[in-house]
Amino acid sequence: MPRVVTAPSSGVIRTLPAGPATHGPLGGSVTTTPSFYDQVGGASAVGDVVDLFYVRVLDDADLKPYFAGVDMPRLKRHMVVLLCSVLGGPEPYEGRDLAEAHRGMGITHQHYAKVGEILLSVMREAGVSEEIQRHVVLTLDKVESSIVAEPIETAD
Ligand code: HEM
Repeated sequence: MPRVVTAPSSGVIRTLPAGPATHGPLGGSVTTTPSFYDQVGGASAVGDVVDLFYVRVLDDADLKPYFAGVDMPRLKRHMVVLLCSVLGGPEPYEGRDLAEAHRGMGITHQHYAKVGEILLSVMREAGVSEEIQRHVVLTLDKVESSIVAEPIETAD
């Protein structure tokens, strides 16, 4: 499984794909598991997920105001590449880091959870496996503190 490393304060996501080895130690080919990115169908499948994701986000009366005046084609491009890299794809993310991109928006935990649930439901509908959904849930948990403007409650 790709390991996702987040720098807690900056919200920068770096994905270190576990990168299935294509050759055994002696050079012979071995059976490999495709990356999550390949399993979901690559960038074009991720693009379809992201398109539907933003349709649903903008359809939600609570979420829509956050996106007033936003350059949506640019946002979609950045989201596609980010999601691809989280899944172990080759495209390097070139958007702003997440903390910087969401600073000053006053995003609440509740709205964050709603956006995450929309992303997951679109992925489920697209037939994405439970293993990949779990990976996305873990990633969403890791980046939440960079995006939400209020302290996150921890169970301790
Ligand atoms: C769930 C996890 C989230 C991820 C992975 C994510 C990802 C992104 C990315 C990649 C960008 C583009 C950054 C850039 O401009 O380079 C962005 C921008 C933006 N996000 Fe998010 N986001 C998330 C949650 C949210 C939530 C919960 C809201 C509001 C409810 C939100 C509202 C926005 C807005 C309005 C922008 C545009 C900012 C601008 O262009 O000035 N995001 N997000």
